[in-house]
Amino acid sequence: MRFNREVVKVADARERLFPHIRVKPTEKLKLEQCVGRYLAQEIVSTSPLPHFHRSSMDGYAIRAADTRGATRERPVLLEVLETIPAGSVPQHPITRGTASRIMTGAAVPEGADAVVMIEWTETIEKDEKTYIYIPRELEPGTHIAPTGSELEQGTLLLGKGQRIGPGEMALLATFGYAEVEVYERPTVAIFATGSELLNVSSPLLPGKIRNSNSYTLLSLLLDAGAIPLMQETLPDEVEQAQAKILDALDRADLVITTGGVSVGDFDILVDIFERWDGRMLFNKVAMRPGSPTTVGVREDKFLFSLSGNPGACFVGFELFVRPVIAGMMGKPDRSLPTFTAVMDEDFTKPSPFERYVRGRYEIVDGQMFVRLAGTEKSSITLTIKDANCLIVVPPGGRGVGKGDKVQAIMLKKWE
Ligand SMILES: Nc1nc2c(c(=O)[nH]1)N[C@H]1C(S)=C(S)[C@@H](COP(=O)(O)OP(=O)(O)OC[C@H]3O[C@@H](n4cnc5c(N)ncnc54)[C@H](O)[C@@H]3O)O[C@H]1N2
Ligand code: MOO
Ligand SMILES: [Mg+2]
Repeated sequence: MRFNREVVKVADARERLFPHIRVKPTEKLKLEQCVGRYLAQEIVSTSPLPHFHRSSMDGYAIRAADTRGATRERPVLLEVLETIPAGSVPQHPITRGTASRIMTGAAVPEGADAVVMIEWTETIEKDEKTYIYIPRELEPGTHIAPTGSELEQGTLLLGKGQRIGPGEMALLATFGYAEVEVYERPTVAIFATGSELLNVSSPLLPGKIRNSNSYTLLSLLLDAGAIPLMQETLPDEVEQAQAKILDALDRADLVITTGGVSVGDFDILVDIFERWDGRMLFNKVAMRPGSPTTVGVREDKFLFSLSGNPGACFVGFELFVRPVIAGMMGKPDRSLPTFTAVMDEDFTKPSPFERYVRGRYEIVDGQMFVRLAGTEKSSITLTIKDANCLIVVPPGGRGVGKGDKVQAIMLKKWE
């Protein structure tokens, strides 16, 4: 069993996960708590936008017809009736020969069909009345956003499964959605395994290292919208680790372990999966890094056992865990954010498996280029911070050369 693992392609491994995704129940949240959540309801415009004829400039509301024939030499003279601040209701309709001073965002008074900017006018006072000169003709509609010009009432704006970001928040607020039905966040228990692991606060000891994977995962999970539950580090002791992991599976929606999944004597997850009473979906993937990545499901809950090597742990999360969490939070689409780019350097490391190389993309003269974030090795921690994409290098002895077209997966969309 230990050395006889069926190798599964990345795409097939991902496909094996998806039927087991169970979408979380929904909850009603205050709008300010909805950022990063996925909508469990459709959102329609509850009014036209704008819902009144709105001035888009500080100026004067006028009848465009009154400016006919106006020039610098022969400006038209209009009597000013009132001042209309944003938020108020105009008191006087505009009739021939009149205007009202109006502010950006204010409701345009009846009868007016154009707004002339303040800068274009000259004000005079005469007989306790205010007048303006307008030195040019205006087209009807100038600087007015008519009712419903951005959106009609009843327009479907956002569908179920849409993630809520800045633009979605703006629409929800605009249309009065003070509470929103969204999917709950899954809880995810994180276990680092390995007797070599020290807590972050520990001084270094001979042969031991500090546990970094738990913190990488903590950050990835928060970014993905899940609720991370940091667990104690597990020594390479099968019985104890198994009990802790099974207990966490009862408490959390999903469990992630790192380390102990390869062919070493103390790779305890292999033993745990041998005794696993759930389904093992795969235990070897045709990829580097992270080939020993193993995933099981038990009563519709996933146990993701990612490789211990920091680079492999990171890549395993992006390819397998992130889409599952998004699915549990209501995202319907399982695809990876892939793009095509041109290699900006040679990468000729041979590999029997497809490689997901930590890279950086950059647009130069309208062309997307990618290069390595640094030394590409599963054990390297340094390049995780520098990667903004994963370059997909096909298997084989040749790798890819400078100028070759490659596929890459977008990371860190917030950067
Ligand atoms: N004979 C073979 N040896 C190895 C093979 C193989 O096919 N045959 N595969 C290699 C590959 S590829 C990988 S990837 C690793 C996978 O190892 P494990 O997933 O079993 O992980 P560990 O053995 O526990 O640790 C590997 C490495 O990562 C360090 N580590 C572990 N946990 C953490 C943590 N929480 N924070 C930071 N660093 C961690 C650990 O100390 C090891 O250095 O196996 C290869 N071997
Ligand atoms: O599968 Mo391992 O992560 O390549 O080095
Ligand atoms: Mg190992």
